[in-house]
Amino acid sequence: MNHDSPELFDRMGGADALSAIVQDMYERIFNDPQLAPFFKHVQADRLRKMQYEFLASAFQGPVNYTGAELTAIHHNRGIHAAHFALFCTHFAEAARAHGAKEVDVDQALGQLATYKDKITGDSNVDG
Ligand code: HEM
Repeated sequence: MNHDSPELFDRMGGADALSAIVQDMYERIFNDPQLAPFFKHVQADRLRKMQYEFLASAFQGPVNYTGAELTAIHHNRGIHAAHFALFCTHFAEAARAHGAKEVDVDQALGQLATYKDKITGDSNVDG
């Protein structure tokens, strides 16, 4: 692992590490009683693949995201700020469990925070 690399994707361990983090993150999410109901009818394999692509791309890795636009896919699901915060906590715990450094976890969480309005619809809907 090259800790001098400028890209967050590489600093987090590259493709293998991020795949493992995504897998672990959704295990935590599917076992969280507050989040599990949102994912009841979802194709987990596609979700993990698309989330890997999205995060790899968001963390400046050499990957293109081929999934749905974030606002469209999360719209009208009743996702609120508290759900978003739990989701981010599970991401952070999964990243730490796979050896991510705290400075890199912080940067990743900062990046995720930029998508909050798209996920919760806060920019369109009040409450
Ligand atoms: C920064 C936070 C988040 C990111 C980056 C994110 C990203 C994604 C991505 C990339 C997909 C796959 C889109 C596709 O299949 O084309 C997805 C699907 C989904 N997300 Fe999120 N998500 C986030 C937070 C959340 C939260 C907080 C919830 C609910 C509590 C949620 C619920 C869902 C559900 C239910 C789907 C599946 C939709 C379907 O297949 O019909 N997401 N998300």
